[in-house]
This record gives sequence, structure tokens and C-alpha cells, in this order.
Amino acid sequence: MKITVVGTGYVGLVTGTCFAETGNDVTCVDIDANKVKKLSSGQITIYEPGLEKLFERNLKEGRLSFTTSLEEGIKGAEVIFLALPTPPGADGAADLSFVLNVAAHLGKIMTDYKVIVDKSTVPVGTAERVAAAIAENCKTPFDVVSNPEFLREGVAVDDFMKPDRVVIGTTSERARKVMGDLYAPFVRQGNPILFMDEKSAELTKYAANSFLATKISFMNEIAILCEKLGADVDMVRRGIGSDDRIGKRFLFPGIGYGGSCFPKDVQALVKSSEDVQYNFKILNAVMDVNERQKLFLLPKIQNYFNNDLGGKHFALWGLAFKPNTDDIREAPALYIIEALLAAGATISVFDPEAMSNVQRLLSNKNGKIVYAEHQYTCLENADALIIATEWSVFRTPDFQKISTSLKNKVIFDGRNLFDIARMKELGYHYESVGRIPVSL
Ligand SMILES: NC(=O)C1=CN([C@@H]2O[C@H](COP(=O)(O)OP(=O)(O)OC[C@H]3O[C@@H](n4cnc5c(N)ncnc54)[C@H](O)[C@@H]3O)[C@@H](O)[C@H]2O)C=CC1
Ligand SMILES: O=C(O)[C@H]1O[C@H](OP(=O)(O)OP(=O)(O)OC[C@H]2O[C@@H](n3ccc(=O)[nH]c3=O)[C@H](O)[C@@H]2O)[C@H](O)[C@@H](O)[C@@H]1O
Repeated sequence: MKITVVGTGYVGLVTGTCFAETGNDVTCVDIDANKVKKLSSGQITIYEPGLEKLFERNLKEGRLSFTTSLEEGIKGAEVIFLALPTPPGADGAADLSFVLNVAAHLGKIMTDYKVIVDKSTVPVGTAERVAAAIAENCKTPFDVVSNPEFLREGVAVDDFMKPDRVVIGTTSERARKVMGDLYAPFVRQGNPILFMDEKSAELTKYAANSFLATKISFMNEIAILCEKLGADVDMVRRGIGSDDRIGKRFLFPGIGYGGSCFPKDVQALVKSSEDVQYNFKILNAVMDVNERQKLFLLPKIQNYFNNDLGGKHFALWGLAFKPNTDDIREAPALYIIEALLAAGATISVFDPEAMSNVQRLLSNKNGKIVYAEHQYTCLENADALIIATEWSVFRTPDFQKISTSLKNKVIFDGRNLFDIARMKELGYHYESVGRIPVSL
């Protein structure tokens, strides 16, 4: 099938590459000429495990191409995916201007039947708005389908190739057939394609992300309670996670959820609720808890250093909002950096993939941020180590090297990477999330 993907970011590039991998002829369109140039010459623009190999193969075999021209990109295409940004607008609602502008443009240039697919995360009613924007100038028949994406960054290829489910919102038989054929190779593992109406599909996406964010904020509050009552959140997590009705996943407490999606999608669902005069109380609390959680480690650090961080130097491991990605959007590490600098401290940072993104965003703040070349050089002369992202390379570090590089054997761990008993044995002052602190 000939497919067009408009928007070649995290979702668009993964979607385009994976559809090419199953034998489709895919053209990706992006407004960013520099990105298109790089991709066309075989240079991948995001870090996503497993993607590069598929990208190179499909580019070489001519099933994947890139262009800045929408007219050129949609020639002969039967399906057009919109994988465009839907950032929060000033009032918290999803900004649909990217999606609706492209839809209006499509209406002017489409000359035969096409299925236009909303892959972006968009509020209920957007499929109708996209259809209206296209119809304004379009003389040929078309269908608009809602097909939300559930991939996670860092495991995006696996999530796309072996989805738990594919949600397709359409009431058109013709579009249903086209989408069913396209996704058939991805659901062979027995996981379903769920056909439904457009609005239910749109709401499914927000409900999924909001539910997962709720699980995280819930566990972050349980972690606080654990600390106050002397319980261990790891035990409680295992204790409740073994119940199938609760499930083991997404119960890890930490320093808040980040990334480009949970924060914006929870906020957008709250706004959508307000628009229909409904106060979504749980989600308001989920957002409040998450705001507080991003700086969860700060009072612990302040307390250890007697509320005087002026002149102190910290090592920070982990900048990406989660491991296996270079994405730093809404990353808790950025909030920690800002708070430490505001308190008069300086920082050395290290992340396996996200260093250049942070450097571009923050520069070195007049020498107050040092970008270390290695996770161990990052520690030199630091008063304490702070861990913000659970990259595998941080999980079993060389504690000998840590203790010789740090000024003090002090670790504040926002991701509960280390065993409490072991830290005691090694003689560290070690504070984590929802577990009994190890004091020197
Ligand atoms: N990042 C993720 O893990 C997931 C994101 N989503 C949703 O997918 C959508 C896209 O997200 P990302 O891929 O993360 O965004 P992104 O920001 O990584 O990529 C968007 C791309 O669209 C391009 N673009 C902007 N205007 C354009 C135009 N007029 N014509 C052509 N290209 C244009 C940009 O240059 C950029 O390359 C959002 O609605 C997001 O909520 C859904 C599931 C997962
Ligand atoms: O709509 C989206 O963009 C995507 O948002 C999330 O995917 P992603 O943001 O890539 O990453 P997650 O693995 O969900 O993690 C999100 C945040 O929650 C945090 N988290 C996750 C799990 C957990 O147990 N505890 C926890 O604090 C992570 O550290 C991270 O900051 C969803 O998991 C995807 O299904 C969805 O498609």
C-alpha cells in the first residue's frame, strides 16, 4: 500500500519505518527541511533502540522516502497519517493548529479517495473538525479515521510492531477495510484490532495516558506515606502488584512522570472536561501530586546540608525523562537542575544520550553546569550524587569509583536503584523514594 506520514518526529518516524518494514511504500513529509535532508541522506534524527537498522534497510530498499512537499508526498497515497504535534495551548487544551492547517492544505490538493488518519493525540471531536477542514476545499470523497498511538519512547519499535491492541475509530466500512488490511501484519500475535467510533477512539487515548499517570501519582503518594510510617514502598509495590486486578506495571514511585505526553495529555483531558462543565477531580490531584514530586529530593538534600547549598557541587546522573531515549521534554532532571542552581549550587551532569539536548537548552549557565564526558568523571569533587533517570549503566555501578570520586559518600536516588542493605554495608548516606533512609 502507498502511505504518507505527515510529521516525522518520534511517532511519525517510527510509524513510517514500521509500515515500510511490512512492505508498504512510505513517504514521510516534514516541514523541517534540515530534518528531511538528514533523513534522506540516511542520518537518523532521534535515538530509539532498534529503529536505525529498520530505517537504513527500508531507505536502502526504496520503501521509505522523505520530502518537505505535501503535494509530492501524497501522490498515489491511499492512506495519510497525521503525526503532528499537539502541544498544550495557553489554556491547557491541545493546540490543534498543526493538525487543522495540514488538513485544510490536504483539502486543496487531494484529487482521489484517501483515508486521513489522526495518529496524533487529539481531543474528542477532532476527527469531525479535520473532516470539516478538508471538506472546505475538497471535491473528492475521503474518510477521516482516529487511530491513536500507544507506543512508549525507548521501546517504540517493539510497541509498534507488537502492539497490545490497535484502536481504530471509524464508522466508514471502506476506511475500516483499508485500516484492517494495513494493520493485519501487526496483530498476528493475537492481540486485537478494536474498531469503534471516532470519539470513543479519541477518548481511549486520553483515558489510557491519564489512567497510567494516575497509577504513578498514586504510588508516589503511597511512597510519601511509607516514609512517614516507616514502611518500604518496594514491599508495598510487590504486595499490591501481585494482584492481577492491579498489575505489576507502572507502580514504580519516583520523581514524577515527565515526557511529552503524560503531562500534556492529563492537562488536556482536564480541560476537555471543563469544557463540558465537568470537574475531573482525580486528574487535578494527579497533576498536583506530580508537580510536587518533581522536587521530591530537594528537601532531603537541603536537610542533609543544613539548608545551605551555596557553594556546594552536585553530580547528577540522568537527564532524559526516562531511560533509552534522548528526550528531555518535561524531564524531572531539568527541575532539579533549576532548583539547585537557584539555591546557589553548581552541577556536573551525565546522561548516555540526552547531553546535547540539555546543552542546547541550558548551555553551561556561566560555568555552573558542567557536561561530564563519563559517568565517573561527573562525580569528581561533588558533595553528593543525585540520580534522576534509571539508565541501566547506573544500576550496577562501581561503588569503589564512586566513593573515591565523591567528596562525601552521599547519594540521593530518585529512582530507587540500589538495595538498602547493600548501601548500609557500603557505608553510604543513601536516601531514595518511599524507603527507609540509610544514614551515616
Ligand atoms: N512521543 C511519543 O511517544 C508519542 C506521541 N504521541 C502523539 O503523537 C503526536 C506527535 O508527537 P511526536 O512524534 O512526539 O512529536 P514531534 O515533535 O517529535 O514530531 C512532530 C513533527 O511534526 C513536524 N511538523 C510540524 N508541523 C508540520 C507541518 N505543517 N507539516 C509537516 N510536518 C510538520 C515537526 O517538524 C516534527 O518533526 C502528538 O500528538 C503526541 O501527543 C502519541 C503516542 C506516543
Ligand atoms: O502518549 C504517549 O506519548 C505515550 O506516553 C507514555 O509513554 P512515554 O511517555 O514514552 O513513557 P512511559 O514509559 O509511559 O513513562 C512516562 C513517565 O512516567 C514515569 N514512570 C513510568 C512508570 C512508572 O512505574 N513510574 C514512573 O514514574 C517515567 O519515568 C516517565 O517519566 C505511554 O506509556 C504510552 O503508551 C503513550 O503512547
